[in-house]
Amino acid sequence: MAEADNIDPRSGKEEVPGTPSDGGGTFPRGEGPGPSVKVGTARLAPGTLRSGADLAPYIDHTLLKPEASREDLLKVAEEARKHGFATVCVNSANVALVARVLEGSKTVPIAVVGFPLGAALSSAKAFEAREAIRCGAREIDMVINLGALKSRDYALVHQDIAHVVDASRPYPVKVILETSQLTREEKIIGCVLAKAAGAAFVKTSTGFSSGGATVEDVALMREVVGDDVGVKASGGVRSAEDAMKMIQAGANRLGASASVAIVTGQTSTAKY
Ligand SMILES: O=C[C@H](O)COP(=O)(O)O
Repeated sequence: MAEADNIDPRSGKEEVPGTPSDGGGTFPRGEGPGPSVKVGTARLAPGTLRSGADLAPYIDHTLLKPEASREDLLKVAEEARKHGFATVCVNSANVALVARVLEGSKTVPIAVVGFPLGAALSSAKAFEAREAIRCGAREIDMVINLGALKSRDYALVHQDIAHVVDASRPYPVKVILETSQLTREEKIIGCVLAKAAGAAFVKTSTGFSSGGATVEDVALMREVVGDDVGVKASGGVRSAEDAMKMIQAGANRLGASASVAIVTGQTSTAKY
């Protein structure tokens, strides 16, 4: 199924008359569980993507290294403006700077929360999300509480996500499962809990663990969440070919630090 016509692929948000798709303005507030901003969730039609450059509106251009300098961050934000990436994804301490550079563009600032371990208190994650939004973030990518998931403390996993979803309203939350650390059953349960807690997307990986996105995991996640929730493939996506495989498996957003290589038809040699 192709992306719905009224979904802006850059923001993943439904184009509602009078509602800007660049993260500014007033968005409808959600009630109870469920994402408060409608997002582009459906599978993309790979046939409509003919070149690396066509992938740009689906890419979260990512710089999450702790040693990233101001200069590095400015470079990434400028690259995003130039190539028309969907978003720039950075640590929460860096989102204000990036948001300033992106002002007036369609590229949306993302902050990660509880990153990369997911082991912070839910209240700390919620606080970080709220503060990041105050600094200009318009999407939040949080890491799931992996220890709670492995301990089968599903109430805690759900509550942890719901806290961040509530704190982030009206902006969408992606839940990073860190799939390389999970069994198949845990991946399925993680997706179910994320969807039930109102996440807008499930996301494979932080890029800081032992493995990144795989075609099998993306396909499984899409199967579990259906078309109501987005699937973001991230970690180790290094070329347009990698990206297309993820889209074919059901991803409708890609997270990558090698975004420029992807859209210019190169393969990044960056080590995973
Ligand atoms: O959230 C996205 C990942 O950190 C990107 O990982 P990557 O550097 O392997 O592309």
